[in-house]
Amino acid sequence: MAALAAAISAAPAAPGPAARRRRGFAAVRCGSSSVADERQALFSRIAPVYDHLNDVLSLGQHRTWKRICVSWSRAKRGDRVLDLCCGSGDLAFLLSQKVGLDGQVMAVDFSSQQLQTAASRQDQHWKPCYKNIKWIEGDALDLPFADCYFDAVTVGYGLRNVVDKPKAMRELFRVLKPGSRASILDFNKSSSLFTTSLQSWMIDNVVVPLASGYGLTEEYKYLKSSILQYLTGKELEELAREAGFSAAKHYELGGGLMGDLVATR
Ligand SMILES: C/C(=C\Cc1cc(O)c2ccccc2c1O)CCC[C@H](C)CCC[C@H](C)CCCC(C)C
Ligand SMILES: C[S@@+](CC[C@H](N)C(=O)[O-])C[C@H]1O[C@@H](n2cnc3c(N)ncnc32)[C@H](O)[C@@H]1O
Repeated sequence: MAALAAAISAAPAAPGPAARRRRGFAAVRCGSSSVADERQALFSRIAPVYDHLNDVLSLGQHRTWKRICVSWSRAKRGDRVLDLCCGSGDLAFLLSQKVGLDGQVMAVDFSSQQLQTAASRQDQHWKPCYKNIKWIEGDALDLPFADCYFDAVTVGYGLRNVVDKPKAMRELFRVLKPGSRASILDFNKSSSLFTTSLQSWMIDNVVVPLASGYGLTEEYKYLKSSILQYLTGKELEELAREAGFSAAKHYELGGGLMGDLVATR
């Protein structure tokens, strides 16, 4: 399965509306995974309200967790880095400021609508360093990059959503330089009954009812089921080691509601 990633030119300058309309993410997703197609469609449907709901539902805390994820990737000035499952670009923008104009950020997602949102946000909140971002429509399970290509990789709330987690972890390992880190932020599938109950209660009684107001009941109900089917911190550490990482440690964040796996190649 060869996902054809259409690298689109990063915005060398802040393009106007006409340039945005011309910009297309003319990629072709290969593979016949209906589950992956459903996921892609889900994230495309929520793209218009995704950032807003994240801010409201987490009281803005998700931005703190994302800053931690980027910090723990050890991305630094001049690095070439990957933000996988970039969505609307939160981590890509943080990485862009970390690596600066001497560095490069490849931001990959298979939802063109999420990438359109990211490109629009880039234009609306333009910073000179954002010239270093390239938005790429592609599949986490078949990355269009050479082996040992990146100095750091971040995945923000993405691994839980890919249909083949071992394959995605092997791809992360393949494209990282030896000694470099992957920092993988997501919900924590906690062993604590209290934390699991709190997480479920919040989603059932706050998240889904509020999302329903936007006609996205089923999309946000998926959030809960995906967490229940996710891997625990220990299982994520094992998944990373099985993919070849020399070290892997999962750290709980937000009182155990979230977690970040730091894996070193
Ligand atoms: C940024 C966050 C979630 C991103 C996200 C990930 C997914 O897999 C989704 C799947 C389907 C629909 C939406 C998403 C999605 O938004 C985390 C923060 C946003 C959450 C939606 C809020 C979750 C609330 C927490 C359970 C409790 C927050 C406690 C406190 C207010 C800090
Ligand atoms: C919850 S969003 C996370 C977006 C962003 N990283 C953030 O932290 O807000 C998950 C993203 O993963 C993308 N995604 C899921 N499976 C993917 C895959 N196999 N290849 C590329 N992107 C994928 C979805 O399109 C979606 O934009």
